[in-house]
Amino acid sequence: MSGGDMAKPLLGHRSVEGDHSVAPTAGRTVGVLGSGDFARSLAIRLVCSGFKVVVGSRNPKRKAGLFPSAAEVTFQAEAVKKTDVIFVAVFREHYSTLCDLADVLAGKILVDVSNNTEINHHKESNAEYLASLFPACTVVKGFNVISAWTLQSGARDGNKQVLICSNNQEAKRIVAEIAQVMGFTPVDMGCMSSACEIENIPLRLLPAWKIPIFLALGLFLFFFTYNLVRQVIHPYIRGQKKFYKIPIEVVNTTLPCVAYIMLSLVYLPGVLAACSQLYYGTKYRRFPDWLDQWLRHRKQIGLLSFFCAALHAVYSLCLPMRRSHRYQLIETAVKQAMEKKTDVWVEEEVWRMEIYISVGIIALGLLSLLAITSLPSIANSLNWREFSFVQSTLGFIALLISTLHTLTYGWSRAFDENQYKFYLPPTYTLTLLVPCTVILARVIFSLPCIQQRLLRIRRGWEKGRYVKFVLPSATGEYSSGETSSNV
Ligand SMILES: Cc1cc2nc3c(=O)[nH]c(=O)nc-3n(C[C@H](O)[C@H](O)[C@H](O)COP(=O)(O)OP(=O)(O)OC[C@H]3O[C@@H](n4cnc5c(N)ncnc54)[C@H](O)[C@@H]3O)c2cc1C
Ligand SMILES: NC(=O)C1=CN([C@@H]2O[C@H](COP(=O)(O)OP(=O)(O)OC[C@H]3O[C@@H](n4cnc5c(N)ncnc54)[C@H](OP(=O)(O)O)[C@@H]3O)[C@@H](O)[C@H]2O)C=CC1
Ligand code: HEM
Ligand SMILES: [Cu+2]
Ligand SMILES: [Fe+3]
Repeated sequence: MSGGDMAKPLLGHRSVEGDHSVAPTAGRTVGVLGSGDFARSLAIRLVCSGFKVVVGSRNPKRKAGLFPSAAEVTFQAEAVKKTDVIFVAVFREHYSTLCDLADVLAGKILVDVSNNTEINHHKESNAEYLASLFPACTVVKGFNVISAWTLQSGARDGNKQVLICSNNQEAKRIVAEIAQVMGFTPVDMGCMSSACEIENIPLRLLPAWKIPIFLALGLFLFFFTYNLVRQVIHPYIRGQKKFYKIPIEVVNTTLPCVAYIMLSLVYLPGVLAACSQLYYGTKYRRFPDWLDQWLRHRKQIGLLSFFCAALHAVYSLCLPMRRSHRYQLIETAVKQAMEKKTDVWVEEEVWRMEIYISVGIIALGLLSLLAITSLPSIANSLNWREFSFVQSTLGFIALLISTLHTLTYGWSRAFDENQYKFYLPPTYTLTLLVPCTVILARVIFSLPCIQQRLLRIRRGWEKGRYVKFVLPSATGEYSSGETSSNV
């Protein structure tokens, strides 16, 4: 057995709970059908939490050695007779082989812990299927969101929630108590129809991140190919081999472009929403679905932007560290020595670099601040105004400063013909398009006349209603509700 270290927090937990709810649960006998990984971990955990455990197996003699000695391992029918609560740690495919037990199972609580291999694989959830096989039993769905590993290693780290649902309140309460004594946090998900949703949870992988990640990958692929053509393929056609540029230089022109465009895509939907509100003269009109989705994915888009920007900063720091860079330095030094040039200092170039690096660092600093405040524990310690100041105002300032960084990096080289390979403009001009549109729109929205109108709309004023109700009374009030009730 895995030892006393996991018993400690559980004992502590029990004493905090007090006697009334836990005492009758803790001494209870709990049954487990099946002797696989999950059954074994569950039995260990239950024993450690003070339960009596009986395991029902088709082959108890062979499996008994796998379980802690405190757990009784016996035949399925024997085990079921000794308890009222039975965890069914068997795959859905084998539920029907349990039908012989229907008589002994009648009237007892069955806990369905099963998972599927793909989302909505079957028409009905596993738990509902189990309930249909054993109509005389009460089925509770739960524990499927916990892995066998979590059960054994203790619920100290990671998510402690166990989602539970059932059509029977009393059965649900008993299973929730068992979960609590085991050190988990039971979450009531309502009646059996939630089982499907609960079964799908372990199959989902970062659902909110899917679209933002594809967006980032798509942008990365586009700019990577674009830069590859400009920095490697173009010289290759002219007979120069520049393939060494791929791992660092091409990546480090691609990453900042992705970071910068993603950052502007965080603030673009807010601008589009404001446009829509201005155009329709109301805030009560639903945004189209795509805009709604976009607004809800801003956090993920922003964090990915921060991720790319952080990588870009590290790549940038490593640029002078490379052997290729050293060779280039020596090469130019030798050339200049042969030409007997001593003064290589170009004041303009020096200033350009000092400025764009400094500005880049400030932008990354602001983005780090945004990323830190998006941690739930920190977000919860700020009030709405503070959070919105960091996210909306400081975030937009980060976009402005990033634009300054890109502009000073590009400098006058954007107008240099040599920078256009195959007529393709350098990426530092291309990436400016979306961000500058966003900035321009925000500047326009901050013009007093437009800002006033936007503010009024966001306080509930509506174009149509204003004309209908308020104009005749000529009070100048824009809150239509108030005005019409005063008349
Ligand atoms: C690194 C990083 C981390 C991020 N983390 C998070 C995060 O944790 N959580 C998160 O939500 N976003 C996060 N974001 C995304 C982004 O910062 C926020 O969505 C930000 O609030 C967007 O600002 P906005 O000004 O474009 O839009 P908004 O703040 O939505 O609104 C624009 C303006 O309109 C006003 N306004 C909007 N709607 C109304 C209304 N109905 N009534 C009255 N006034 C209104 C607002 O006050 C604001 O002045 C993150 C971004 C980055 C880069
Ligand atoms: N492993 C995990 O991390 C998690 C598993 N689960 C769920 O727990 C259940 C069990 O999973 P797991 O323990 O990993 O699976 P295993 O394959 O390790 O164990 C399944 C057990 O089912 C028993 N069984 C009963 N009838 C049959 C039958 N007709 N054919 C084959 N086996 C039968 C067997 O025990 P015996 O031979 O003694 O009768 C067997 O040991 C599944 O529904 C799974 O979705 C849920 C969350 C996490
Ligand atoms: C510590 C912070 C940063 C440092 C040190 C830094 C440094 C650099 C350097 C050295 C370059 C030139 C790359 C090259 O020679 O190919 C560059 C370019 C660039 N950086 Fe940064 N940067 C930082 C932060 C940022 C941030 C936060 C953004 C935007 C979100 C950003 C966006 C860009 C862009 C768009 C380019 C132009 C890439 C191109 O098209 O060539 N940078 N930066
Ligand atoms: Cu133990
Ligand atoms: Fe360089």
